[in-house]
Amino acid sequence: MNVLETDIPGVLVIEPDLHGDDRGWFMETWQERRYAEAGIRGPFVQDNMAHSRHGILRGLHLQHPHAQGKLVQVVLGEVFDVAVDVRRGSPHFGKWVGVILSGEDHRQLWVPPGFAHGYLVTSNEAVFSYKCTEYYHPETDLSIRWDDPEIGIDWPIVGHPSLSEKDASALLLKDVPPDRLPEYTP
Ligand SMILES: Cc1cn([C@H]2C[C@H](O)[C@@H](COP(=O)(O)OP(=O)(O)O[C@H]3O[C@@H](C)C(=O)[C@@H](O)[C@H]3O)O2)c(=O)[nH]c1=O
Repeated sequence: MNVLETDIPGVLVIEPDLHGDDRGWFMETWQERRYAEAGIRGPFVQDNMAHSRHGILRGLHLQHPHAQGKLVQVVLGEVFDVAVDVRRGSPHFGKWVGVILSGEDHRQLWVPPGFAHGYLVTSNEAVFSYKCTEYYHPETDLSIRWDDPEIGIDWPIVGHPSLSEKDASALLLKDVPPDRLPEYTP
């Protein structure tokens, strides 16, 4: 597999090896030793899958405490996927990385613990699948505004995406109480 660095250290794009034959193709989507060597360390304790329609935006989400590292990919369709560094004291605080992930390119994004994560569906529909290093703790779940001007994500959308109620009433990063954000540890 190929491991591509991004503008934020620790956020990685993975291009799995695809083994094609006349039946179709096969790929390993996670393998403990190889992914750990690439810097993607579990243990992973939960797998999630979500279906969304075109124009749906989920995010920006994080948990603190109980920070989740997320290894994400798209099974069907296409999304614009974003990781934002919201670790207090990080030299990259507020910086974002955005990548297109699709069921055609099979790419994965590694969103390390301490990052906020979100995605916009750019195809008619999308099935999104991911592994998490922590269990879901709804009481520690936090939503940050998708259009926070301080973060300035360049979403590939004209107009307004469709949001959940929770995400529609999300906080700007500057209004999040400091104790609701993780701390950067070099
Ligand atoms: C995230 C999650 C939700 N749920 C339930 C709660 C709720 O009834 C329903 C939908 O929850 P949400 O609206 O939070 O789902 P969603 O907006 O898809 O939340 C996800 O967004 C992306 C961007 C992430 O990064 C994920 O970590 C997660 O926060 O599913 C679980 O049972 N387990 C889970 O792990």
